[in-house]
Amino acid sequence: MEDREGACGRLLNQEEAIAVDEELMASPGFSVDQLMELAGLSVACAVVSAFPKKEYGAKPVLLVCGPGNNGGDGLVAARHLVHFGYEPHVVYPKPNEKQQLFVNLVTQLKQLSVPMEAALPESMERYCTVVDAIFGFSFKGAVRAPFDEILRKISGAGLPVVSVDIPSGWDVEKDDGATAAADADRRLFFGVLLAHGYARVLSKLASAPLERIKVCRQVGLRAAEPRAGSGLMACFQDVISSQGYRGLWRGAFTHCTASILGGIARLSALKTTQMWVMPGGNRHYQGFEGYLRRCSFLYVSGAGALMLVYPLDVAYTNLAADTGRQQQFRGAWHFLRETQRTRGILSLYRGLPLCLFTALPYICLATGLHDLLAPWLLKQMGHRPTVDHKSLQPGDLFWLVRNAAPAHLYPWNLVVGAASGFVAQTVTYPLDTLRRRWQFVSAGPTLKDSASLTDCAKSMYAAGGIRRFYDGVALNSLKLVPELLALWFADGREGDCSERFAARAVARNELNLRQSMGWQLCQRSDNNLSSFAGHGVKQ
Ligand SMILES: NC(=O)C1=CN([C@@H]2O[C@H](COP(=O)(O)OP(=O)(O)OC[C@H]3O[C@@H](n4cnc5c(N)ncnc54)[C@H](OP(=O)(O)O)[C@@H]3O)[C@@H](O)[C@H]2O)[C@@H](O)CC1
Ligand SMILES: [K+]
Repeated sequence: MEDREGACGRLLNQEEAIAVDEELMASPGFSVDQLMELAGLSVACAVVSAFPKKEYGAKPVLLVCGPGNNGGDGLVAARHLVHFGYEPHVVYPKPNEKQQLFVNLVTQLKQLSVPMEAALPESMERYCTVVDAIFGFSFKGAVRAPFDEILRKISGAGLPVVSVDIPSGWDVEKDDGATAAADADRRLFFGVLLAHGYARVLSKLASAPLERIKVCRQVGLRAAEPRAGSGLMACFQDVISSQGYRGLWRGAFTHCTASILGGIARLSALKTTQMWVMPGGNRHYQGFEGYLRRCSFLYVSGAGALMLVYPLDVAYTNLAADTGRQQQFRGAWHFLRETQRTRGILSLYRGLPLCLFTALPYICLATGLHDLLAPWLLKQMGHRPTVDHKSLQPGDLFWLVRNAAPAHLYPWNLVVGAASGFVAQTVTYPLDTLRRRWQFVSAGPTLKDSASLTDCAKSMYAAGGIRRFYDGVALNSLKLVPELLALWFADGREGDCSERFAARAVARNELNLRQSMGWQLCQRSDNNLSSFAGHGVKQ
């Protein structure tokens, strides 16, 4: 069978799952009662770990139990939850009165005064989660009444659903879960993409004038007629007098396009490299190992995206630095075509190795600072957002998807992101200047003749010492202001936008049902059973 869980283990098909149960009962002689007790205990333990008592203990847990053994697991879980200090409420629409095992389980719950109803409560708002113990892995066909209505209500309740074994109503043989998971995944992916794209375009447009003048400074352009006062102001006035106010946005379209295409490529690569660099869906990488792995997948995905859009970056540099009244290039396409024709395709990749090199310290610094600042700031700000599943505020629910990793706190997430990005980009700024200068292939005769990158660096150093490499750094820092404002305006919070999409997916029971809680539980109970009985479910 296809390995769908990477390093975590393997999912069983219906036949195999039944065979494991039968094997456990045949030769080691486990009884159904024993196995059910273990399964129910595993479910209760998983609920306790996903919904810690400190945070959720005040809210009751709703367990909906079906007529078969899956329902039995739910009844056992309810009993253990009482002992763990929770308040379980059981919905048991079709009690199995023929088998003593089930009669006993019901009696045990009654003796513990666990409320038990035949129908779902009108409103489910007050529960912290719904445990779906309706049908298990042997389910087939269409769901019959009353469970069809019950499943619909559970799905629409907006509560996280903990599925015992599998989400009920899912025929594991017909649909291996990959389709539904892929659907949810795809929607989330495009949602994230849209949110990022929108925020990015706005922030790039807002900071375009500063970015353009910064690039002019980096490539070494000075105002044609230096005026008294700031050299920067003279640069602005120069561009405005020769190309008008709109000229300040010259190249912004190319810059945005590169950013959007890069973003799409980066996110697509992230999806792949994350699995590759951080195998094991449920495994949390902590400390230095987590940091290294995160840096490497950010780097690999960033590098992949960079290679794709790099010619656009070169085009942007040259468009931005094209300040004359008579513009040398009509636009990015014109530049790319002309340069490719006159200087060869490789000149569109000038400085790519340097750019790839710069990305490394940038990512390590930004990620490291973010990791240091974020928990500290969260602590300063005092609390992790409380989860109100009904109101779906951005940032609230995402931690559920990420298995209770701390959600970030708006607007402090913006501050943390901006601060770590600011430090990283300031530290690596000289390399950025060198790249921009080296990308300036359309330079005039006095500028273009550096034979190599080292020569280029030397001539820059000769022209202005180390300060030459910091030309435009003030503008670079200033850029943060319009960028942050634009992100804010975009309801921005790049991250939070995507979190909102994730939160919606959680509310639709897509992610948590299939990917997070359902799978986790499925694995947990299987693993518990197998480790107890020495069976090799986990490979
Ligand atoms: N095997 C073991 O020893 C152990 C198994 N364990 C657990 O048991 C789970 C498998 O248990 P299972 O085989 O009893 O199946 P399960 O899904 O709970 O209920 C089936 C019942 O549902 C009903 N029903 C069926 N189709 C329907 C439909 N379309 N629409 C509506 N109703 C439908 C039908 O009942 P009926 O309606 O005929 O009364 C049928 O009898 C497994 O996932 C694991 O969690 C653990 O406890 C460890 C020990
Ligand atoms: K279930």
